[in-house]
Amino acid sequence: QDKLDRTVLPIQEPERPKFSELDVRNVEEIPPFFEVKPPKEAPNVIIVLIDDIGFGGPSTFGGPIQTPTLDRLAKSGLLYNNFHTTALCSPTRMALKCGRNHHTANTGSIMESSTGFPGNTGQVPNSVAPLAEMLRLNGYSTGAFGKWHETAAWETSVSGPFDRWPTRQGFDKFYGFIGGETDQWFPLVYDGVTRVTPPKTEGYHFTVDMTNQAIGWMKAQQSITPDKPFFMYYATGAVHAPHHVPKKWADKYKGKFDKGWDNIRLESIARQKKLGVIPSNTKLAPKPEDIKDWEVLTPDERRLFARQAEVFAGFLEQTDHEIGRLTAAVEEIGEMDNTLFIYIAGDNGTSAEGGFVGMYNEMTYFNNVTEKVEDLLPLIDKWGGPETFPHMAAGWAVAFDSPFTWTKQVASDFGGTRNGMIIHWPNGIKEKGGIRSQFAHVIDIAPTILEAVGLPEPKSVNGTPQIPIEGTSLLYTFADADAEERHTTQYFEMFGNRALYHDGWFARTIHRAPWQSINMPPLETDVWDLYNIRDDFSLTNNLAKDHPEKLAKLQALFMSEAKKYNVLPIDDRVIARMNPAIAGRPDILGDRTSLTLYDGMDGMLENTFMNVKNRSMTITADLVIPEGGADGVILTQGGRFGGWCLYMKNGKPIYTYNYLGLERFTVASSSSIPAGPATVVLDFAYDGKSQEDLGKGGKVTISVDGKSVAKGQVEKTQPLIFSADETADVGLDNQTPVANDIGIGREETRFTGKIKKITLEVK
Ligand SMILES: Cc1cc(=O)oc2cc(OS(=O)(=O)O)ccc12
Repeated sequence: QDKLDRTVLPIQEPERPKFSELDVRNVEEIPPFFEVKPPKEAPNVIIVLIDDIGFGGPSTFGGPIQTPTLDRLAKSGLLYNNFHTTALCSPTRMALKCGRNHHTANTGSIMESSTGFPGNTGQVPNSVAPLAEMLRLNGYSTGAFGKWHETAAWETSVSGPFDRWPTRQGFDKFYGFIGGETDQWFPLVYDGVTRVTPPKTEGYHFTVDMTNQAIGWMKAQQSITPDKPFFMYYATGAVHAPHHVPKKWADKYKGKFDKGWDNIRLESIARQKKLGVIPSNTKLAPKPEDIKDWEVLTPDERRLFARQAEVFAGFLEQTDHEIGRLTAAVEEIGEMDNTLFIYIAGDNGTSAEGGFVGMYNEMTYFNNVTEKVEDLLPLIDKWGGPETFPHMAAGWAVAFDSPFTWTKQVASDFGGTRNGMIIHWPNGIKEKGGIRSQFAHVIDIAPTILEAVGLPEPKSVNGTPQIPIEGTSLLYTFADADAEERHTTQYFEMFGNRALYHDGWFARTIHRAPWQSINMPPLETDVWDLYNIRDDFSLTNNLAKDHPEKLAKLQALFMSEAKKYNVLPIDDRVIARMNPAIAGRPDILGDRTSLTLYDGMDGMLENTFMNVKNRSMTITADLVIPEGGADGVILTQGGRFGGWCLYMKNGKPIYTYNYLGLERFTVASSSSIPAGPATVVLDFAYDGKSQEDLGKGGKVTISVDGKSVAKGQVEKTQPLIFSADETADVGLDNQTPVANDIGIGREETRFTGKIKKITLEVK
């Protein structure tokens, strides 16, 4: 085993002997069986990644939200306080999973905004093999649970290709969701590449479900093959929006945020210093100018925002509690000492995507719609429950990124990139409760694991020569708090925000606030700052004027790094990039204007379905109506928080347009359709002048067998997106329903007649 060449994967089988004996009885020895095993004493590896929580959230890093599991692991492991992510989701995940920079893996931004440019295509190349595949080909069992968000947007249909789904990115097992977020009460779940219906347990919550799956998989794997280590990637959808959590968790924080975000920031920085997780000379960086002082808010605003934070805090504590169940299971089977457990508290800073007052429905953010305090107040008691899809106000994002200024999306501020991280490994790390402050980046995790396991970096994987790993193993810090820093240069870039770290210095420019998506300033006029982060943890002392030559040198280094890693050209077109034609990425339906649909086609994600937004459409459904009339869904897209549905109720055809869960427009026939074959046509004539004329309403006509039976008006439509996880479905409405009166779930909403075929045409 130890003589195997592990630099070329899969590991070559040794040549098997050839025999000359006729009768097997005459052969004395059975030739040895070839089996790939990991190096001796290779540990299990668990990576836990929480979504959308910044440095200043968890109690372990001085934040106001209790994370007892993280606290416990920190006390018996190592706490890293200078660990950085890319400031956004898919890029961080990709860099984590591959050990290369996000642009090297073609993931300069999220999957939904990939473009035609190298560095941003959204398709991880075969020359960037993931760590999971390296471990799998070295004899590990591998499983991924929870959020993925690393498959190119147009590759998420039944037609694949499945190369970039988890089960072909090195994981034997996947149980989770493929996109950027999911409803925690009614999630869209895949097992492998197959959509499955989650269990219908009382009070079902996805984080609990995925944890059960992770524990079950791990126990079974260790039961059957106790000598074979496992690699688990456990990435919650929490605490990304929707902030869905059982009320009891949110209620634990009742009143705790009434003091407001300014006081929470002051208390956090004091605790951070007391815990020693930030240097004692750290200053509280100013909050962004656009964030109001808590003092000037109205009592109603304060009451609303405080509840938003209670729900968010409860959501994080529940998540940490579930991670605690996972650690308890590892302990129960006696594997904790032999497990390299890496807990990363956030794939980026806390999210400011909730706008200045928060959102009852996060889909308003993706549609550029602003919600109003007076509309949100009546929902306070429902906040976090299944009737909401909420996000908190941006002031909280800043507070939960203390002591920094900015948040998620801002790659040029530590509020966007500096995330809490703990490494726990009793067999490999002697020190308990130590703090490590060497600069570290998410690309360092994969090489750390390879070194800990005792594996060389492969030169070739599955026949493809590999782009070398770009991260630096952190193993050198395990036994030596004062070890000289080895990761000395790192670029950062996200939607035009850009920065360069080099040897303790940080040059950066804030090109856009996370809430700024149009009217971006020209990139050429961006102003750069310079910080010495070894005495300025939170970036409060801009030295650009004192050291202009130093700044110029780092700016030049940014450009050379950017060129090297395909960061150029910089693309800050936040909204325009969402459109495949403008971005230059493939669209699975291309220029097609007609789609024929059949019964059984459900679970179609928005990026792999006909785009019906901002244009006219006609649905022609060939049906057979049973005796007594039909009920249920004919064709739908989206759900409770936005979408449309053509369905039947008490034998009558109905069309409902659900505008972001805020308003529903319904057009219903007053006569039922008799038994027998019937053709139901829904015509939606868009009022806008063109597809660029966004969000207008339309005239609706329903006809049966050529005769108009109902007419009406939809006053406005969603311009940009229906949902990240609610799908288009024929003959049922998966997850939550668009219409209010058809029940919920696959069985209740199912069409009771026969759907022969449906044609969907757009103009
Ligand atoms: C549905 C969707 C569209 C989009 O353009 O961007 C997203 C970003 C999301 O969060 S992130 O993955 O944390 O950046 C989640 C969902 C979406």
